[in-house]
Amino acid sequence: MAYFPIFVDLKDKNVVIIGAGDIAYRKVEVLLPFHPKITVIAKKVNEKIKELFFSKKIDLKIKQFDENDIQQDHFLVVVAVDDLELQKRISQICSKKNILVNSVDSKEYCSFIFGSIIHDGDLVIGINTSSKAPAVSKALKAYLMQRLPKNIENLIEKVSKLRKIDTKNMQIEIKKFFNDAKN
Ligand SMILES: C[C@@]1(CC(=O)O)C2=NC(=C\c3[nH]c(c(CCC(=O)O)c3CC(=O)O)Cc3[nH]c(c(CC(=O)O)c3CCC(=O)O)/C=C3\N/C(=C\2)[C@@H](CCC(=O)O)[C@]3(C)CC(=O)O)/[C@H]1CCC(=O)O
Ligand SMILES: NC(=O)c1ccc[n+]([C@@H]2O[C@H](COP(=O)([O-])OP(=O)(O)OC[C@H]3O[C@@H](n4cnc5c(N)ncnc54)[C@H](O)[C@@H]3O)[C@@H](O)[C@H]2O)c1
Repeated sequence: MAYFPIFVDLKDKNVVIIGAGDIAYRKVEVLLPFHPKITVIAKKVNEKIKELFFSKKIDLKIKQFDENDIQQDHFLVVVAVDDLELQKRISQICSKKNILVNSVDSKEYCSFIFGSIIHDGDLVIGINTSSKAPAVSKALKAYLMQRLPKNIENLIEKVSKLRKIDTKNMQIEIKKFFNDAKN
């Protein structure tokens, strides 16, 4: 079954990542440009995540997970531990509290999944395969990145100014941009 994409405002929202290995790091990296307040909780922490903590980009708690780590003011939780039973347990705790949860080993324990993301200023494109083939999402991102028209951020800026004052010229600018991009 396909997943509906929504674009969420994460600024200053409390995001908790359980686990601090390579996969947790990947999830942290992809979230950081959207400015949430990230806390990583794990027994063992890899060097790249320690660096993010020392450069004050994230908060870090080195401990074994317990139920009190999930609080009602948490907006979103990512469970990136190498333990499927724990993924299931944390997913159930989050569901009871109506907190969005992503679990890295099983879509059954996810209320949302990550897409492969193209992020360039105000432009965000999310790709997913309904959890079937993440490697295809990654490859499609590379394919699209090579083919996206250049300077699309300039068009976005121009149109954001025009749309309130001159919709006719707005449409002309959009048409012209994509016509030029084809050539
Ligand atoms: C898109 C991306 C975003 C991101 O992670 O930020 C992402 N996975 C990426 C890469 C990737 N993941 C895996 C491989 C190895 C090849 C392979 O196994 O296929 C590669 C390729 C690589 O790393 O090169 C292994 C894997 N992934 C999942 C499982 C468990 C399962 O399938 O049940 C396993 C097996 C674990 C194991 O047992 O080994 C599950 C999920 N992975 C998702 C997202 C969600 C579905 C998105 C979709 O529908 O496309 C979902 C459901 C949950 C979630 O994580 O949100 C990111 C590309 C980022 C980029 O663009 O660079
Ligand atoms: N979703 C995806 O895209 C994707 C891709 C590849 C792999 N995976 C899966 O992601 C999982 C994590 O992979 P990894 O390479 O980052 O693993 P890892 O072993 O490097 O890291 C696991 C982390 O979980 C922590 N942890 C485990 N039990 C804990 C507990 N009880 N309390 C607190 N912390 C605990 C460990 O301390 C460690 O920091 C694997 O199970 C793997 O199959 C998912």
